[in-house]
Amino acid sequence: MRMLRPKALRSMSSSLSQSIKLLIPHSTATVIEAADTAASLRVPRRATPSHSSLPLSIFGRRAYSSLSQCPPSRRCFSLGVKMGEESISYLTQKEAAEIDEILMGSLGFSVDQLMELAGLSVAASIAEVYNSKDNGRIIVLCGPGNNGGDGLVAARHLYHFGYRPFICYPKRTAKPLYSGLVTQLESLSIPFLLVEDLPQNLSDRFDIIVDAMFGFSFHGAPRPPFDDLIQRIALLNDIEKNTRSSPAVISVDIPSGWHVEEGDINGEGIKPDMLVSLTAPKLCARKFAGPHHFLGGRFVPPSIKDKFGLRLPAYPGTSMCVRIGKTPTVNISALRENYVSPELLENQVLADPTDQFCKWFDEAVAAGLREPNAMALSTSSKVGKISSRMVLLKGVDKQGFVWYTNYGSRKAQDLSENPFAALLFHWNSLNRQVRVEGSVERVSFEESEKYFHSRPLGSQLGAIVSKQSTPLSGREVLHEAYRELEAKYADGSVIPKPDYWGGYRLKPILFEFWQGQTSRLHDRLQYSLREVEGRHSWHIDLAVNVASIKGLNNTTSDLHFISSL
Ligand SMILES: NC(=O)C1=CN([C@@H]2O[C@H](COP(=O)(O)OP(=O)(O)OC[C@H]3O[C@@H](n4cnc5c(N)ncnc54)[C@H](OP(=O)(O)O)[C@@H]3O)[C@@H](O)[C@H]2O)[C@H](O)CC1
Ligand SMILES: Cc1cc2nc3c(=O)[nH]c(=O)nc-3n(C[C@H](O)[C@H](O)[C@H](O)COP(=O)(O)O)c2cc1C
Ligand SMILES: Cc1ncc(COP(=O)(O)O)c(C=O)c1O
Ligand SMILES: [K+]
Repeated sequence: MRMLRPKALRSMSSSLSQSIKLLIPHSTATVIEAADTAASLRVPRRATPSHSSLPLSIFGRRAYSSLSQCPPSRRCFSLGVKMGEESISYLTQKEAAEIDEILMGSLGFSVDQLMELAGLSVAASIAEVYNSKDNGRIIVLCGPGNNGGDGLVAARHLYHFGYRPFICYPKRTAKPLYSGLVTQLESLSIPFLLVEDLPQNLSDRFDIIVDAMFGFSFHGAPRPPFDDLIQRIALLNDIEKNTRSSPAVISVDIPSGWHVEEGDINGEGIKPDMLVSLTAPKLCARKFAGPHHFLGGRFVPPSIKDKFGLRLPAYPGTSMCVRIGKTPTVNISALRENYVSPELLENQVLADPTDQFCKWFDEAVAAGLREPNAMALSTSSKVGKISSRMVLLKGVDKQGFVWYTNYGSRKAQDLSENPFAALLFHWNSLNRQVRVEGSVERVSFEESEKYFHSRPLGSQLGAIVSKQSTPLSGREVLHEAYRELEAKYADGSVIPKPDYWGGYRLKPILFEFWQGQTSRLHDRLQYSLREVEGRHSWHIDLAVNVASIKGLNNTTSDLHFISSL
């Protein structure tokens, strides 16, 4: 049997939380929880709708009301943003400079280090919202100070993320740090454009403008050539605001030209779509009304947080950035992709659907998809009440598709009443879907036990403590039981598989391979198991999304057409 290697890094906490989340009431939202929620709601990068392909109401800044002001708190200014009752901290210009000094003084950081992390978090924030396929052309406008340096670093990371950056860096700083950054970009053949060479209409050439001209040391009125550049970006707001062709403007730390504390004083400045605040947002960020506010610069040690009384959202997982505030709402009805794929031809697929599945599975792995073995499992109770959930495929061969779960769970109860189920794989970036239907039975005790012991120890303990699908009196109960078991098996002794945990195998009687095509005229090939003269064999039906046309036959397939528009 083709075993799918257990994914060692799926953490125990994530597996447990699936079954308890719904059953425990939400606690009062704090800044951190709210930020985590926002972060967890982020759309995966590849699936993220492009800025330019969505209607105005989605990304248009008019759709977002300004944030209301709250009384200052402790040393830093704070504001009730739409992320729960708590608030986050905003820095004055003086505080920002002071933090900078402490970081690079007593705390031992070098400017190179901080700039690298700042630039990386800018690139990471951009990649969270704007995919490289639709928004590849980026112009990074760099100023003379460290904000400009952040822009140079961000450009390098964006290049490695698959974007096509261009740089405009009119006032170069003659310091090794900056010339090194320039050399690195030149070695990647990233073009440097003179201000005079920039197209008058930036929309013609670029999908994204990164404003890395000025940061928290900006003062007074912008001097040439930045005055003109700032004006051109500001004009984009007026002339092409919210049009499909308007590039997205991303400001690094401060929208250039804005007063660091007061913001866009005369209302004629840049109105960025995204602001990436570094270390902590500066006071002007209160006036930011665009849809995407991120925090980057994941290097602030607790001593700084304590000294300045900083309240900041937690970074999720290993991320270099975190969204501040509400995730923008989207016009769901306008969300759509046009699928463009090679044809899926009935005379080119493999005769056996399991072989065809394995071929597609290998291609999904080769394409770098995250968890291509994640599949929706639909079961039904004896009265026909259907439920679906995701499970992980753990093995596949001609005998069937295997997954593991709790035998006391709802799905297990369903399967005991109705041993038929459907599996669904969706490999989004390949425009592919596979349906599998069939009868289900438990795998042998030995097979389950072998697999159980191949899992990370945490997951083995998790399987013991989790009475899946059963309401809990509180999270702590589960964690306490886990800790007790952890102590019990701390000596390294074998953790016995509980009786109530094991595998299932679905033996297919039907497959459908779906390849998305333009205008919703998708290719669908159905394999069904048929009995001819006492022998079972697979028949391929072609099912495309046009109105029913019957009676087409050829030697390899029975063809019929099904509409599923
Ligand atoms: N710890 C952190 O938070 C980190 C922040 N980083 C980034 O650094 C900037 C702050 O960098 P800094 O170099 O102090 O300042 P700026 O990038 O804002 O630029 C200062 C230069 O700009 C000139 N300037 C100022 N005002 C004007 C103006 N009106 N017109 C034209 N030029 C202007 C200034 O020249 P002066 O002669 O006026 O002094 C400087 O040349 C911060 O915002 C973050 O982006 C780090 O990268 C990581 C750590
Ligand atoms: C990507 C993903 C993979 C999952 N894999 C499994 C799995 O292999 N086995 C399992 O029991 N639950 C898995 N879960 C959790 C299930 O979706 C579900 O919450 C749990 O099994 C309880 O389902 P039930 O109450 O309908 O039986 C997974 C969830 C996700 C999101
Ligand atoms: C509850 C539960 N059980 C089992 C699994 C499968 O985990 P593993 O890959 O360790 O077998 C998952 C995966 O998310 C899960 O959430
Ligand atoms: K800036």
